[in-house]
Amino acid sequence: MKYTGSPNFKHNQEDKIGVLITNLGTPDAPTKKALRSYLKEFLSDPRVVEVPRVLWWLILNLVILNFRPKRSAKAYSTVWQEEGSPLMLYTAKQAEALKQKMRASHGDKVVVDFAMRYGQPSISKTLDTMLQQGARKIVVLPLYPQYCASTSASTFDAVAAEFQQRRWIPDLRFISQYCDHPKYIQAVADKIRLHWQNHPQADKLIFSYHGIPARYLTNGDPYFCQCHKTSRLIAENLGLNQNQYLVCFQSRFGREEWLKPYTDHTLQSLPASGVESVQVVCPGFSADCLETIEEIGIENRDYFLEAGGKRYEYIPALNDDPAHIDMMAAIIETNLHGWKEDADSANRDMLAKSLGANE
Ligand SMILES: C=CC1=C(C)c2cc3[nH]c(cc4nc(cc5[nH]c(cc1n2)c(C)c5CCC(=O)O)C(CCC(=O)O)=C4C)c(C)c3C=C
Ligand SMILES: [Fe+2]
Ligand SMILES: [Fe+2]
Repeated sequence: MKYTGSPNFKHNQEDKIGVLITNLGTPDAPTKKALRSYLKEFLSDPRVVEVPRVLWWLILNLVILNFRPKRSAKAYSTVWQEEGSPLMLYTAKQAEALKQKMRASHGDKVVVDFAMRYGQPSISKTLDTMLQQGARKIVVLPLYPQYCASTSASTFDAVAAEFQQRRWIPDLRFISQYCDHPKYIQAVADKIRLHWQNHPQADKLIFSYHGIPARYLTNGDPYFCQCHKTSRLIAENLGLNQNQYLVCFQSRFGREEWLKPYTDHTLQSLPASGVESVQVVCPGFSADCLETIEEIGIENRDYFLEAGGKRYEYIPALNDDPAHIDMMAAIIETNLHGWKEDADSANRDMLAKSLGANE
């Protein structure tokens, strides 16, 4: 059979609304073996590496997968917690908190879950579970505030790939970005303010975002502009002028040019221009992960201090802060408009019919 049916479908079951939050995904363990399989899946995605497939297959399999897993496993082992990878732990906590919040306002009409673009729990399996729970309308919220084809569109591809194999497609809403959502801007600004309550404001606030190859920007990806917009809005909220903050890009991969300025080069050069203290915030990461805890928290701290900097602080991601969960719920509520009312009236009809049938 080409298209999967709905084997467990029952008539007269209440239609539910599904809410799926997603993130990138992480290896199963900080080991060379687990890293090899994670990196193979991640770096084989044509949305991530836009290089002719045959050429990239050779580079990935003959070079990268022979060297990178060992190096990355070492980096992951510095951030790994007893219960697992920070990205997984925070995303699971976010989903649980969001579930409680949505349940408080919608009861069991809404089912909430999380999935990862690479590795487990997969988007395919989680959507399947949601459909089996009766979700006929689904909102997908990838936890990437700034749209990027490598992340947001890749998530869309995975959702679409799942439905391409199905017979009965639900109503679907996909949130492509929320880089300027007032609750997102407020939550990050408040997190910075909270940090300032316990630490004096530094000479510069550094906004560091994950980079992408520069040619993705010139080919039309809005990511760079959205990162700048987010930073400007947070800076305005905090009352900072243009000399008090900088926007830069981290986590380069490969040899080609990526978005500039580079975070590491910037931090290495700032002390020479008289900047003695920095506070670094990474608003593009909705959960702390390898790239924030290790790369920003450890590696770049060393660069700054070795170059003569005196004080370096990393301001954590929003993770499962209540303000972050409120923001997710607000974005989802906006995207439930029309749906909740539909579900209510359909379920009322169904109830009326079944009551009628009993008379
Ligand atoms: C937040 C948005 C992200 C963008 C944009 C992004 C682009 C991108 N990433 C790579 C290569 C790697 N990224 C890696 C880790 C990683 N990347 C993001 C997010 C974005 N990536 C996160 C949240 C993480 C951390 C995951 C975790 O488990 O904690 C890695 C793996 C680590 C390593 O080996 O260094 C690679 C590789 C490319 C090529 C790319 C854009 C095109
Ligand atoms: Fe990445
Ligand atoms: Fe990194």
